[in-house]
Amino acid sequence: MVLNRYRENVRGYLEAIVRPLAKAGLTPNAVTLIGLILSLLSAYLYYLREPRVAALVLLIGSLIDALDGTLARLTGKTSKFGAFLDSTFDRISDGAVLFGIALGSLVDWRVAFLTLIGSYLVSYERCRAELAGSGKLAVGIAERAERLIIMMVFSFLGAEYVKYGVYLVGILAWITVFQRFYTAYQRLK
Ligand SMILES: CC(C)CCC[C@@H](C)CCC[C@@H](C)CCC[C@@H](C)CCOC[C@@H](COP(=O)(O)OP(=O)(O)OC[C@H]1O[C@@H](n2ccc(N)nc2=O)[C@H](O)[C@@H]1O)OCC[C@H](C)CCC[C@H](C)CCC[C@H](C)CCCC(C)C
Ligand SMILES: O=P([O-])([O-])O[C@@H]1[C@@H](O)[C@H](O)[C@@H](O)[C@H](O)[C@@H]1O
Ligand SMILES: [Mg+2]
Ligand SMILES: [Mg+2]
Repeated sequence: MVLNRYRENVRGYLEAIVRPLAKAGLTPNAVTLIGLILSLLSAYLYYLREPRVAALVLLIGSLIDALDGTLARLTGKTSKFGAFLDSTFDRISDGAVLFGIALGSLVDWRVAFLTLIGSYLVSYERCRAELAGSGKLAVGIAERAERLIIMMVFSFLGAEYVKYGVYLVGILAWITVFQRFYTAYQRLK
């Protein structure tokens, strides 16, 4: 909710990055795929217990996640399939990163599992409520941008801090689950 508000502030920078990509003929879906590959690489680096490099790669992957939509809008190539692809790859990325963190024993796998359920529920609630006619349900304390930035900040602190990032993301994600549930109830009842 908080970071989403800054989308407009960074739009100019993102468009500047995207223009050469558009000239090179890169399609939005190709950019989405590159973002996913970087997220998978980040997950692998977490598995190797290299959280700082993993966070850097995840940051670049997340920036690319902002570039695909920017490219699509700038070139008039937005598509329903592109939106579906973007959201689906986000879920693969979220799952892979937590899987890598758990496999690398950076956090207890049960905590990673609960955090993953919370994160997925947050996204699912938005998708399902919007389908039911709630209007945009981009509400809550920990949307994806917040969850990613928390993970990156704790990862940059070092391997022994990653678990605290996962705890925090898990707690905030579950708070967001209840916030979205309540908002959906108010709008759809
Ligand atoms: C000076 C320059 C050299 C550098 C300038 C850098 C700046 C530009 C920095 C900006 C970075 C920031 C944007 C990226 C990092 C944020 C990240 C951590 C969070 C991830 O956010 C996701 C991102 C994108 O979300 P979506 O995928 O939902 O959105 P879009 O892709 O735009 O649109 C989807 C939409 O597009 C269509 N579409 C898409 C794909 C496709 N194939 N076809 C399509 O048609 C379709 O219609 C889809 O529905 O969110 C971006 C916005 C974000 C919320 C803004 C955050 C601002 C914040 C202040 C940034 C701080 C970042 C900071 C660098 C982090 C430092 C952390 C460190 C300390 C660890
Ligand atoms: O809902 P949430 O987990 O904060 O985050 C999500 C957005 O950040 C993302 O860009 C979109 O593609 C997802 O489908 C989802 O809605
Ligand atoms: Mg995107
Ligand atoms: Mg995305």
